[in-house]
Amino acid sequence: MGDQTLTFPRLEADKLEPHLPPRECSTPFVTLTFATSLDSALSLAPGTRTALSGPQSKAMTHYLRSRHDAICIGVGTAVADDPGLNCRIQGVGATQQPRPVVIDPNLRWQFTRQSKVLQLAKSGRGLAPFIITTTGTALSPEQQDLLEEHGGKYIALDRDAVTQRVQWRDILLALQSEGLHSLMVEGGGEVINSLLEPGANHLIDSVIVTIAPTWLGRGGVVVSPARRVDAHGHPIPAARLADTNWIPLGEDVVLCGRLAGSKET
Ligand SMILES: NC(=O)C1=CN([C@@H]2O[C@H](COP(=O)(O)OP(=O)(O)OC[C@H]3O[C@@H](n4cnc5c(N)ncnc54)[C@H](OP(=O)(O)O)[C@@H]3O)[C@@H](O)[C@H]2O)C=CC1
Ligand SMILES: Nc1nc(O)c(N)c(N[C@@H]2O[C@H](COP(=O)(O)O)[C@@H](O)[C@H]2O)n1
Repeated sequence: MGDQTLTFPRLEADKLEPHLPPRECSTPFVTLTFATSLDSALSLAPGTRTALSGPQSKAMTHYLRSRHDAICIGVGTAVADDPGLNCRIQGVGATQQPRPVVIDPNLRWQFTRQSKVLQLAKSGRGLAPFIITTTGTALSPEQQDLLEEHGGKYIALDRDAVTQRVQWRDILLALQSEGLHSLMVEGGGEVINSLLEPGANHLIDSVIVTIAPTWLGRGGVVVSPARRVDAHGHPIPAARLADTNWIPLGEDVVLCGRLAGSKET
C-alpha cells in the first residue's frame, strides 16, 4: 500500500456502519478483517507482501482503521510486510491514529529506526506499536529504548499452560487496560486461524473481508481454521457468517457479517 492520502465515500461508509464498533464502547469490540483471494489466500507465499485490495477497498480498510482504537497483526506479518499500520484517510489527524499491536511471543521482530511504523510515528503520521510478548522473554534494552523513544512499549503476558500460546482473552484485557476498546485484527494467516478457533471465536464481534477477483495459486498463506468434528467424529464447518451484507467496491466485494452461533444476539 502506498503513502498517498485516501478518501472513502460517505455512501459506502454508511453501509459498513452496522458492522463497526459503536462510537463509545467499554468492552473490547473485535473486528476480524483481511483481504483474500478466491482461493482463500492472504499472500502469494509466507514472508511475501501481496497487494490484493483494489483502490476502493484499500480506502475502506483505512476507513476501518479510523474507526478502531487499535490494529493487530502477528509477528509473521510484521516481518514480511514492514507495515505502516496507520490511517491515511484524508482529515484523520495525529490524535486519531489507531495503535498498532504486534503479537510477538518470542521477540522475532527486529524492528529498527528505519521500520515504517516507527518512521510514521516519528513524523506524527501514526503511533508506535505495543508489542505483546510473553512473561520471562528477555527484552533487548536497545529495542526497548527505541520502542519507548517513539511512544511504544512491550506488554508481557503469560502463556496458556496447555497451548503455550498467549490467550486472546488476555490480549483483549491487556489492551482494554491501556484504554484500547476496539481492535481490528488484520492478520496474518496464523493469527486469523487461531482467532477463528472455537475457544476464541466468541470474542469476534464483526467480520469484514475483502474478496479480490484473483486466484493466487497453491503455496500461499491461507485462511483456513482447524477442522471441527461433531460428537460422532464427523467433520462439520469450522465457522460460518450470519447477517451478511455484500458490498461491491470497484472490482472487489466486501463481505460483512457476524460469526453464526458464537455469541448470543
Ligand atoms: N491480505 C491481507 O489482508 C493480509 C495479508 N497478510 C500476509 O500474511 C502473511 C503472514 O501470515 P503468517 O505467516 O501466518 O504470520 P502471522 O502474522 O499470522 O504471525 C504468526 C505468528 O504470530 C505469533 N502468534 C502469537 N499469538 C498467536 C496466536 N494466538 N495465534 C497464532 N500466532 C500467534 C506466532 O509467533 P511465534 O511463532 O514466534 O510464536 C506466529 O508464528 C504475510 O505474507 C502477510 O503479507 C497479513 C495480514 C493481512
Ligand atoms: N486490506 C488489505 N489488503 C491487502 O491487499 C493487503 N495486502 C493488506 N495487508 C494488511 O495491511 C498491512 C499493510 O498496511 P500498510 O499499508 O503498510 O499500512 C499489512 O501488514 C497487512 O496487515 N490489507
